[in-house]
Formats: sequence, structure tokens, C-alpha cells
Amino acid sequence: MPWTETRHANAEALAAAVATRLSAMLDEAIAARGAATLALAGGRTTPPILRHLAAESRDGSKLTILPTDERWVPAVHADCNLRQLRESFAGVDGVRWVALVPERPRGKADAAFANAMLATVDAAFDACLLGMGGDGHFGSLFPGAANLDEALDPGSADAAMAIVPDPMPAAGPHPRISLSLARLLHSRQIILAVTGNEKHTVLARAMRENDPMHLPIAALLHAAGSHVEIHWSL
Ligand SMILES: O=C1O[C@H](COP(=O)(O)O)[C@@H](O)[C@H](O)[C@H]1O
Repeated sequence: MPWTETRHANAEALAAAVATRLSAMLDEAIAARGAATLALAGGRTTPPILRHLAAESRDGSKLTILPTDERWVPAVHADCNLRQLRESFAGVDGVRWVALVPERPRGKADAAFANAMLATVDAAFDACLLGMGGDGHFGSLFPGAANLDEALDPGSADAAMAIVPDPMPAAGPHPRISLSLARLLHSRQIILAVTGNEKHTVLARAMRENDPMHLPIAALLHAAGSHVEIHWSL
């Protein structure tokens, strides 16, 4: 099976355990290569995990951090994932932050900026932390997006793509820039953190049925050669 599943007693226990796993992954990367690159999801599930990780007061100068996806909003906007990530790591100095969207984006969402930024990041992420929406999206790879097929192509050469969710989600109703499945899979370790019974039911369905056009997360779980470490709690 290309995934392992760990159930935690509650969301707080999950946050502490996932932070410990990420910390070990970063230590390993720094010991092996002198630096570590982390791709981190936004949304509501990851901030408690990241606050635990940041509390371990790592030397941020060895870290490069980027969001797995971003909303097409200014950097100061409440819905900006990078802004939220930076807040979670407040007090950790020296991190190299990589944005996927220009500081003041204009016009239609466009992945050119993100692809240029990603070209400056090491080939493989040392760790990638993903969340999942109740509709089975991860990153900003939403069911119903016109170019979902392309974005989920494991052979795609595009690291990032513009995605227009259809319908727009209630949380973060904006066009998005998302790393493609191919780019996300280029990670040494992938963790998927999911909380709540409803989401766990969706996840269990994606494990049984590989139908990524309806549940995009299935593409990640069933990708050839991938291994996803799933952590969940009710
Ligand atoms: O819109 C997004 O949603 C997913 C899931 O978020 P959650 O609040 O349900 O945990 C998130 O992983 C992604 O980064 C974000 O942009």
C-alpha cells in the first residue's frame, strides 16, 4: 500500500506528532545536505502543527519554506497562505520564504511568477505537508477545475499552475496558484494531515476508489512510486 495511516487521539495530539515527524525530517536533511526545503499547506489544519514545529526554535537560516498553493491575493491579505505560514514561524529568524504569487497580483491568475520562483528551489523538497478539503482537494487542486486533469498529470513538466476552483470554496474564494501533483511528488517525504470524521470518510473513499476527477486526493494516494504518511484524528 503506498500510504501508512496513523490515528491520533485528537487534533492537538496530531499537531504535536506531525511536528515531531517534520522536525526529524528536517534534521535528517540538514545533516545530509546542510539545508532543508519544506513545502507547506495553508488552511486551518496546518497552523497548529507549524506552531509546534516553530516552538522547537530551529535555526531558520538553513530552511527554505514555500506554500504548496496560494490564493491570488496580495501578500498582506487575510487569505494569503504565505502570510499565514510566516505568522506560524514568527520568532524563527533567517528562513528563506518563497512566494508563489507577486506581492500585489494584478489581472488573471498566472503561474509564470510561481514557476520562476520554483526554478530557484532545490529539485526535491525534503518534506511536504499537505492538508485536504472536505471535497477531496489538496494544495489547490480542486474537483471541477477546468485544468484539473493537467494539474494531476504525474508526468507534467509544469511545477505550478493557475487553478480557478469551480465552484469557489467558501474558505478562500479566490483563483489559486497550486503546485502540480508532479512537483508535489518530487518530495523526499510527504505527510497528509486530516482532521474530522467527514474528511476521514472522504479519505477512506479515495483510498478505495481511484477517481481523481471527483476526489483529487486519490491521485496523490495512488500515484505510482509515492508513499504518503497519513495522520488523522476526529
Ligand atoms: O484552500 C486550501 O485548503 C486545503 C485544506 O485546508 P483545510 O483548512 O481544510 O485544512 C489546504 O491544504 C490548502 O493549502 C489551502 O489553500
